Amino acid sequence: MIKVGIIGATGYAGQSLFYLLHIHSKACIEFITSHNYADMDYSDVYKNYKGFISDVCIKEDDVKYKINSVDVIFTALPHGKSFDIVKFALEKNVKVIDIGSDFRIKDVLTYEKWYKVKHEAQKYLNEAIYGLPEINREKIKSSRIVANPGCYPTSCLLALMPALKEDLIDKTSIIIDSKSGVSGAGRAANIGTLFCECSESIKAYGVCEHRHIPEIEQELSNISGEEINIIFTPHLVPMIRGILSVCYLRLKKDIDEEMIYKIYKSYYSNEPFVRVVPYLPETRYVKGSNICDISLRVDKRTGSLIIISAIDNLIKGAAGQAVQNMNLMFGIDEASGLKFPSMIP
Ligand SMILES: NC(=O)C1=CN([C@@H]2O[C@H](COP(=O)(O)OP(=O)(O)OC[C@H]3O[C@@H](n4cnc5c(N)ncnc54)[C@H](OP(=O)(O)O)[C@@H]3O)[C@@H](O)[C@H]2O)C=CC1
Ligand SMILES: CC(=O)N[C@@H](CCC(=O)OP(=O)(O)O)C(=O)O
Repeated sequence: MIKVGIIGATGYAGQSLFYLLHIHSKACIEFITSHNYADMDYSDVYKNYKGFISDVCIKEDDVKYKINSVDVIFTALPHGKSFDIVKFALEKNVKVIDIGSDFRIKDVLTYEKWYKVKHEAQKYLNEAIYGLPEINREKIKSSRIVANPGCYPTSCLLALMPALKEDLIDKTSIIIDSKSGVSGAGRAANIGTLFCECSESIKAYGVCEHRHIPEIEQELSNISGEEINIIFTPHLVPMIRGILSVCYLRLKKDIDEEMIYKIYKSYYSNEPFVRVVPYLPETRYVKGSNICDISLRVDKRTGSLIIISAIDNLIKGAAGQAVQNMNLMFGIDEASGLKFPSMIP
């Protein structure tokens, strides 16, 4: 059994992770932490677990007494809050999967500029592998620290990767319009996510300044071997889970839709969690699952390629991808504990 600790188990990402690890046949949860609910039964915080579990949340400070009981910790904390615990775990030879954003951006000045936080674990930045298995599977297998990708970047990178690799598109005109459910903003109290503030309304936010822009640009630039800048606009939509990303691209060559489908299908043919589908993706078809659905259309009139992807922000966009990474790091079937479709409605 893989013994795990969850740091920040009371957040939405942490809860999704607890759920997946609780039903995982090869993982065992040894401890969970909370900032505000320390010493409370987890099933009093999340009552869906009543009668199933007896875990009690511990304080972050008490992790030092428990660290030797685990093989890996997952950190699911607000950005800037994971440095000490990550350093401590790695010094104790415990692997780390950071679901937050503190180890994704490789250039420290870029991190500090976009996150407005000083990076306090710089020596691990280069060692941390960007945990998108569809890009870095082999490196993840032998890593001891994985930076789990952001939810929007997961949906955008999976949508764009084959088109970039095959040099199908003009790299100077990538436009991405993404929409997220409100759980993407986490469970912490925040006026913008109150029911009366965000239901029955849709808004763009973070225009030109969302912190996922440098993350997406970093990975797209690595894929294509040249610096890429994107226009990325996220939107908040009145649903709980899900991300739908629509990428608007200018085709470089005269290539038809059928051929691009072939390229995408072949590119993802061995991927357990990417489905290239003929219909237009909807978040409900991936909700609660680790699947990313991708579809595309060619607009011959304007010479454009439009790629649409859908994920569950808390599963393929966070906890599911983290479990996928754990499976890879510990040499077990990559899809262990994740082989289920979405549940609709
Ligand atoms: N929500 C999503 O869709 C996704 C989130 N992420 C990332 O995962 C991380 C967690 O996000 P999410 O679960 O949504 O956030 P939440 O606000 O729901 O949860 C945050 C967690 O961190 C704990 N916490 C809060 N403040 C501190 C602190 N100062 N020190 C230590 N622990 C603290 C909270 O404890 P308590 O509950 O006790 O207050 C809670 O367990 C973030 O970095 C986020 O960006 C990544 C991908 C998707
Ligand atoms: C709807 C919403 O607010 N979404 C969050 C994205 C959450 C996330 O996954 O971001 P990180 O893991 O990079 O922190 C946001 O826009 O900040």
